Amino acid sequence: MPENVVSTEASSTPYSNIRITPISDPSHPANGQSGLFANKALKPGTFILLYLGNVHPETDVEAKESDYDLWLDRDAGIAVDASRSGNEARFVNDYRGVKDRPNAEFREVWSARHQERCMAVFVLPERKNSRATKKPAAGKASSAGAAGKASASSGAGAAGILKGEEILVSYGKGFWGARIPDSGAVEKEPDIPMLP
Ligand SMILES: C[S@@+](CC[C@H](N)C(=O)[O-])C[C@H]1O[C@@H](n2cnc3c(N)ncnc32)[C@H](O)[C@@H]1O
Repeated sequence: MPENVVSTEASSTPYSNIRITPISDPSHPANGQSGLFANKALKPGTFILLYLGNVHPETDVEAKESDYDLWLDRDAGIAVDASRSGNEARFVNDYRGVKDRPNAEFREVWSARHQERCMAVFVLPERKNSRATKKPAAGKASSAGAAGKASASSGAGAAGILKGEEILVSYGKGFWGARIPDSGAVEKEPDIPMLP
């Protein structure tokens, strides 16, 4: 049993903490598509939402073409595909070309609502978020203080996700490696759950 249990209340829908938003910013690599944005400040390490879809064996031919397919249990060869049915989480974008780093991550959980193992999206914990642990540059104490105050008043703290900010994960090297084979950057990424 995974250590994270998501209660029925926490996974009640529609999720009020996020919203699906069409992207109309030419500089955004997913311009013309949609993304997932925070409706309120989200604290580091907190649960955002479940990633729901069609649970299938990795041999499923249809899912091989999907851009919404996530490992559920890699050892057992089980994945969850949200291309045909899913929830808001299917709109979470990858951070590349949008921000320097992700602010959220996929984690395995036990869903009390569904009584089964699920994948979920969490705010990146502080220890994994270099934005939170970075020391302010010398002589910048006052601006660092101002920034700290601004995020404290929004409730997210130094890391976390601010109200209105896009929720961005890393799809991992498998996903992008299969789509952009010559991309050297993706090879440095740890192996993460989106299927290639
Ligand atoms: C799981 S979907 C994400 C939701 C998608 N934007 C939508 O509106 O349906 C994955 C697809 O989103 C797009 N996408 C997500 N993050 C991206 C990024 N950083 N750069 C380019 N395309 C991205 C790609 O088309 C990718 O195949």
